[in-house]
Amino acid sequence: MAKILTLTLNPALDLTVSLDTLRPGQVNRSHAQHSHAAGKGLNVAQVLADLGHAISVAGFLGRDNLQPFEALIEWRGFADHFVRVPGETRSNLKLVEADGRVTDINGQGPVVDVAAQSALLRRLEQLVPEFDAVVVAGSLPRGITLAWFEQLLQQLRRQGAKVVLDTSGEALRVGLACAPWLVKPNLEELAEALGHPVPDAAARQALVQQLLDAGVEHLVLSNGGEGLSWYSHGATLHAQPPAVQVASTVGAGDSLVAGMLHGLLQDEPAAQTLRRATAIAAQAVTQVGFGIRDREQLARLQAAVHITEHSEASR
Ligand SMILES: Nc1ncnc2c1ncn2[C@@H]1O[C@H](COP(=O)(O)OP(=O)(O)OP(=O)(O)O)[C@@H](O)[C@H]1O
Ligand SMILES: O=P(O)(O)OC[C@@]1(O)O[C@H](CO)[C@@H](O)[C@@H]1O
Repeated sequence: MAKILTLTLNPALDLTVSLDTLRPGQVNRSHAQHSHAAGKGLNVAQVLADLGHAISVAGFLGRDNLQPFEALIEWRGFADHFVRVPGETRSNLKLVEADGRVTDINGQGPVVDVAAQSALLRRLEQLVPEFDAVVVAGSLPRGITLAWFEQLLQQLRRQGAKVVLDTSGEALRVGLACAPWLVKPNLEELAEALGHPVPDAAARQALVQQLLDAGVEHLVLSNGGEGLSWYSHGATLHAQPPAVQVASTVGAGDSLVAGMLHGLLQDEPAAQTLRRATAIAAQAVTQVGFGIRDREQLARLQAAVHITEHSEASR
């Protein structure tokens, strides 16, 4: 069992609404709704907890709607290091259609002032040395600048933390420059952060090599139902998940991050890590909400994951 800290700077109350087909501009009737305390770091934390790890959580939470977050943290037994800030944690709407398509409408989040930002950095200064890894996941709320985000990542690095990063846009661009230990963009996020498309396999390979040379140890490039590629200095592996019945793809990436971190911290063979992580992510899309619920289903999915080693392996 490892000790892991997850940082969610901009958590969210996810309202997942299931409907047959979304008709923009018309009255739509839903057939189910679920509300979850969420946000990428908290979702990763839930999966890691189900994998047996001791979890601490931190970031910023709005004081005006604390209840669902504090209930989740208590139920899960997480150590709570969130800095409370004035206002409401955002609500994110997830519109899930019968064919599995998801439309996300994500809020901005509360304004986090400089005092709260400093309070979090001070808290982390004390906490970080006790952890085997620190996961930094999700977008930045209002008030957080890219310069502050870079300061946070540099501080974690200085403290010797294994930093796992899953974010997007400008934050991903800044994050990549800080060479996290593991980073998991999807293909679109990577192209957006770089400001140019990654048109073909050769361009991708050149970019991967550049990131590995800059100090990233594990680059996990996810690509929805197509699976993922895991690049490290040792090898390049690809995983293809089995076809599954999609209930909601929200949180698939978070589950993948948790599964990869679990295997890596246990120092197990790479193919085993990748197989389990891919199965955990595939299972996540068969359910609404986060965490590992059905171990037998997970074992079946694991057996059906197809792993290949790429010939253009980066070494
Ligand atoms: N339809 C699917 N069937 C099986 N596995 C899937 C499916 N969609 C996603 N996955 C798994 O989840 C992983 C992460 O998905 P994706 O690439 O969509 O990440 P993401 O965009 O970061 O997701 P999110 O931000 O919604 O959590 C994929 O690499 C794949 O292994
Ligand atoms: O707006 P961000 O922080 O990029 O993403 C937030 C979010 O879409 O990510 C999670 C799924 O990965 C959801 O629980 C949450 O609503």
